[in-house]
Amino acid sequence: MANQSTLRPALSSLLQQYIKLLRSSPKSLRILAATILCATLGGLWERRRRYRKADEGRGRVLVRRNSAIQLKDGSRLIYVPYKKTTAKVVINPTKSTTFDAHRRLFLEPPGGRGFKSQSSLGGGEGPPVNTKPGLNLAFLHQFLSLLSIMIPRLTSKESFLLLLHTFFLISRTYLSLVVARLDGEIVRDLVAGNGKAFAWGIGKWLSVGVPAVYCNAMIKFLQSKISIAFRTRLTRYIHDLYLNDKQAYYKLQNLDGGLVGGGADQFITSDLPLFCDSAAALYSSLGKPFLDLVVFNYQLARSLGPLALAGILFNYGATAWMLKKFSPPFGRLAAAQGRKEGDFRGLHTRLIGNAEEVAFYGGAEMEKGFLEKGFKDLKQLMEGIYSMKIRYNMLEDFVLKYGWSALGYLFTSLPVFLPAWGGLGGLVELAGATAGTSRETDRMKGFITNKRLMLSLADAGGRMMYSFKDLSELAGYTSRVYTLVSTLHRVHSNSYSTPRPELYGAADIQGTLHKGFDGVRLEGVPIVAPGLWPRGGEELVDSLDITVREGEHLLVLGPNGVGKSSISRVVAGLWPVYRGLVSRPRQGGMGGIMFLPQRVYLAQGTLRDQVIYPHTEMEMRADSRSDHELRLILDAVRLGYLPDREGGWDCRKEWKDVLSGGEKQRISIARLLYHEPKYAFIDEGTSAVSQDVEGLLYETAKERGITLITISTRAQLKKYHTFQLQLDGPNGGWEFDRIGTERERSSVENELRELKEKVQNVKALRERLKTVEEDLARVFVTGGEELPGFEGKSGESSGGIKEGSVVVKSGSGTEEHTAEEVTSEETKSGDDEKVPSEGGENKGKQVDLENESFADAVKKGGDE
Ligand SMILES: Nc1ncnc2c1ncn2[C@@H]1O[C@H](COP(=O)(O)OP(=O)(O)OP(=O)(O)O)[C@@H](O)[C@H]1O
Repeated sequence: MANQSTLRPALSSLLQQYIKLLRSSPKSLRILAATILCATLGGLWERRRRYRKADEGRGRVLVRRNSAIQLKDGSRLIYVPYKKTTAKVVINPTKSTTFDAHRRLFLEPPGGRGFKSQSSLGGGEGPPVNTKPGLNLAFLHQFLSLLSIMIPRLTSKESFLLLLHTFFLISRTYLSLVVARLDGEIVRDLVAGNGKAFAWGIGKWLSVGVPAVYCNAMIKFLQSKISIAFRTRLTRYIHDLYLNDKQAYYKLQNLDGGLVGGGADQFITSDLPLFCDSAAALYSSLGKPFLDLVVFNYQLARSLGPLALAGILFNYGATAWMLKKFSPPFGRLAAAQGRKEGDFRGLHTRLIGNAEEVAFYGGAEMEKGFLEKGFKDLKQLMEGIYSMKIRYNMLEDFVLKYGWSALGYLFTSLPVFLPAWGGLGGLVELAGATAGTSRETDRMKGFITNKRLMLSLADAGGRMMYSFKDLSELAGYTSRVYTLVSTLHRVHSNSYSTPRPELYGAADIQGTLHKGFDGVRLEGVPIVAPGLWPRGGEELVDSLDITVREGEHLLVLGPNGVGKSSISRVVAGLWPVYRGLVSRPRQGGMGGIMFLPQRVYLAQGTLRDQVIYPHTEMEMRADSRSDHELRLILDAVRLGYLPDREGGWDCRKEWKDVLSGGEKQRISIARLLYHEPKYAFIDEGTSAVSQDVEGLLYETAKERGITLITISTRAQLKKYHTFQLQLDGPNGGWEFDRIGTERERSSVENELRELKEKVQNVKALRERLKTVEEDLARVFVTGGEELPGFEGKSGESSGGIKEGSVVVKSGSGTEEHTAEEVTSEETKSGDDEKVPSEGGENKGKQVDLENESFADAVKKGGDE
């Protein structure tokens, strides 16, 4: 609009000059000039049309592909669907200098009342996470800090919107004054029976209505615009802090304990909009009544005199004091409600994310229990808040509606009953008393005008008082959003301090992560599972020293939970390097380093997006990579059928549900082949892939020059690697060795020898079994009689003894057992792999040793 208005005079003067020139030229020249003008305008119009069409086409393609365009200054151009076409949006990244400048505001709040609790976090370096939300100094600081993000410059769009909003607010106050006066006039004319003036008054009333409703609509519209503008600024700022190479989105959950009550999602998607709505509403709910108060008070002071003004001001003071005194802590309650809402939402998100697993286990009842408990907590808190509000609302209503109205009648009656103290109204009364003309009608006009002013004033005052509550709630939302931003700043700049330094705490990071090394090297680096700040972490692997150079493929072996994946977390920079030095290549992707996590992540988007992740299609095209190349990669990982099966590269699905476990792992290897890094950590990357394909995947990756660092529990992967790192378990021990060395061969040979010995032992046991079976024929039952028909034959039933039974002599008498019973008893009483030693631990039970050997032998035989 502004551009149009400045261009218009220039354009019209140009057109006038042109017409003047045409008039003074010969006819042929005029025709020629007109033709040139038409051709130029036509050309321009056609160009614009073509550009728009091309832009629309580009927008549609980019929207379909979920992609964007990177501009030269680092900003991103994205297209969003708008009506039937697309709209362009340019997103400028927040500059690092802006973050630096804001760090002071968010990490070092000033001391003083309202900030006292943060001192426990270490000399003011931590954000005041424990400061109670409320109308205090902390709120002012937090709000102003956030305001510096929401309105970064005086010349920004938000300032313009606020200015426009102010204009409409002033206009509405002015119109309220006009309406009050008009009201008085209309009633006066009605009482005086002046029909013509009355009709004229109605006409004026209606014509004032048009701008008044426009003003009201614009005020609401601009309030929403301001809210969305604030939200846009804050959301982009938070996203820039949250998603960058500092991996705050990971560290926030795993290292930092600052976001109490809900994950960042709840803060960003729920608390942030509430804060922005509340902040935008506050401007009109505080700004407009404040303006009204000033203007109406001035008017009333003029017409009702100083006594009324003093009364009104005293009334405000008393009301404000009373409401503040009896108001519940709305700010704290709003923050607590936000937390509970976050918990409840988190439970639902968790269920959605793990629906298949829960369904397999049939865990609906259990999950329902969690959800119901979450909701019950929320419900209880909300019921508590509502019941707290009852008393406050009663008080508020009585004071603001009835108390203020009664006082209003008193004040407006001052010119009538105390004309000497009644300001202009009083003077009119005194003059009317002497003149004796139309006294009632003037009195009526004065009363109606003053009453309307008083009503507006009561309304304005009421809104000011109500906005105490809004202000308290805003304090709650402000505290939530401020906590999020300050926590992000803390993670971003790694500024931690603790009252007492914990070993391996966030404030005890002394190691270095050096990026720019051709290889992967850890020198004296303990692998520590970090505890949530301010606690310390737990050492998993003792000071590790390994180096992996190009072509030296490493296999990291060890039992579950020993800390294998944690090594990749430390190298990736997700977990801190508490001591020593970690060196790795600088960049991820081509020529750098890549990490394939244990659980394959499938992003939202097209099939192409899955293969090229974390690249976007924009980056893929910029690198001149084609869909044909992607097809070859899928062929290499034996997934060449996917594009046809799923409906092409641009097809979008919920990929985590569509692909099988093995297919997901192969997609992950496809990503590796697409990015072709020089070094790659593969964490159990082929556990679900069939063995023939597994070998092929390893060989393909190696052929492409990728040095593999594989994390696995399976020793059979050794054949694809040069070195191995064996992690030993609870003591944090480790052993780094070349695969296939003399030492390793001899250790394998030793193992082989041991196994052979065990097999030999089995043979001996068999023979023993035979002997025992023969001996069985000579076993005596109670009474010592030799059983008939038991001479050397095994497995034959005879007399009272069942087939395969053993007769055991014990202190309490002789018992009959089946072979299985004896075996299971043996298993219970000791290690069933052991060859029983004569007179061993079963002595106390006085079990016949021969029978014991038999049971063991039967078990061994069965195992064989
Ligand atoms: N984010 C985390 N915060 C704290 N401790 C963690 C975290 N992630 C894992 N741990 C702990 O670190 C230890 C090692 O985990 P890690 O994932 O490295 O095991 P792993 O050797 O790879 O086991 P697996 O073979 O089962 O994958 C485990 O005890 C685990 O509980």
